[in-house]
Amino acid sequence: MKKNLLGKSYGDILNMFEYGKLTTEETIKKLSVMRSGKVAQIQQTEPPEECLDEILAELESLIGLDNVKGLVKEIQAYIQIQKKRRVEQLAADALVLHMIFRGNPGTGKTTVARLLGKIFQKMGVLEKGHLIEVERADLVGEYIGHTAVKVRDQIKRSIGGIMFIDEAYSLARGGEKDFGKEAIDALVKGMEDYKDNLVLILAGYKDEMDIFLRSNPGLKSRFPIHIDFPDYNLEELLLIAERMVEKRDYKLSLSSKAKLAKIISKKRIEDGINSGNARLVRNIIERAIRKQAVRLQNGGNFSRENLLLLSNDDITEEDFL
Ligand SMILES: Nc1ncnc2c1ncn2[C@@H]1O[C@H](COP(=O)(O)OP(=O)(O)OP(=O)(O)O)[C@@H](O)[C@H]1O
Repeated sequence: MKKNLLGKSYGDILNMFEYGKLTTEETIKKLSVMRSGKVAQIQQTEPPEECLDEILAELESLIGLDNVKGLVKEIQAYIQIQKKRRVEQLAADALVLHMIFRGNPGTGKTTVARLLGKIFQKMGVLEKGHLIEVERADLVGEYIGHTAVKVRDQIKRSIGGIMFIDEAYSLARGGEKDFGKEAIDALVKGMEDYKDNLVLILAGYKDEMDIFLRSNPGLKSRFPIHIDFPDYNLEELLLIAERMVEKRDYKLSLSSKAKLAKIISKKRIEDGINSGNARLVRNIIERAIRKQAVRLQNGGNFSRENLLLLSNDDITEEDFL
């Protein structure tokens, strides 16, 4: 596939036109630049561009998260119908897609935000679809005037994509005298100024997010989409582990699966909501892959089966308990 220097394909440009992101003149200009030969072939080092179906398949392959999958279908249908309404010259509203994500660590919030960015770009809702992850320190300054500059910089980086604020309630941490309040006001202004090409996602623990939004009622009404990310149960975490190893071309032996289940169960009892959910699983699997590498190097048997298998010994308990 050919794409221009900004990484857009013909399809992307047409989508942006249909969704009202580009005027007729801008669209014709962009298309003619691409056709005139000022087109960059994808460089060898660049990963091939994913198509919308591939990204949607990646979303579908995530365990659980039926609410997110349903929401994406809804937005996709809405956009398509708005396009058809435009053709018939019927009123077509722009979408407001700012979101609140509530859930414990490791429940997939960042993963979903990254996929949504790519999906919205492919649907022509966002120009670039990248994800900028920010936290309090990136937004709140230390002296008068500093906060406005910081927020403006982060908004600038995020335009065309998604700004994802983890632990968003920490912005309200210092109370009235803190610059956090100024950061919230500047963010609200940015949301308005760039509402057609920027999605803001506020994420964090459910209870803290609820308190934060209750104390900022003006803020809540600007986020029409609320998604809860529940903790995964043991069965789901084991499925996630299987997907993770398959994706990396490894497999778990029966006894290593049993050991993994035991570690996860223990950790959940001990650490509760902070046990790490899918992140705990990823840490254990990544550690197991490194342990397997050392085991194979010491043993010297590099058969295909050995390269594939993560054994009971590779799944280590001590690092995670
Ligand atoms: N439903 C799922 N299916 C498969 N893998 C998942 C799923 N949810 C999360 N993961 C994997 O678990 C890891 C942690 O997920 P992620 O970073 O998205 O969680 P998070 O909610 O953003 O956590 P935090 O709040 O700590 O940043 C990632 O490697 C992700 O790919």
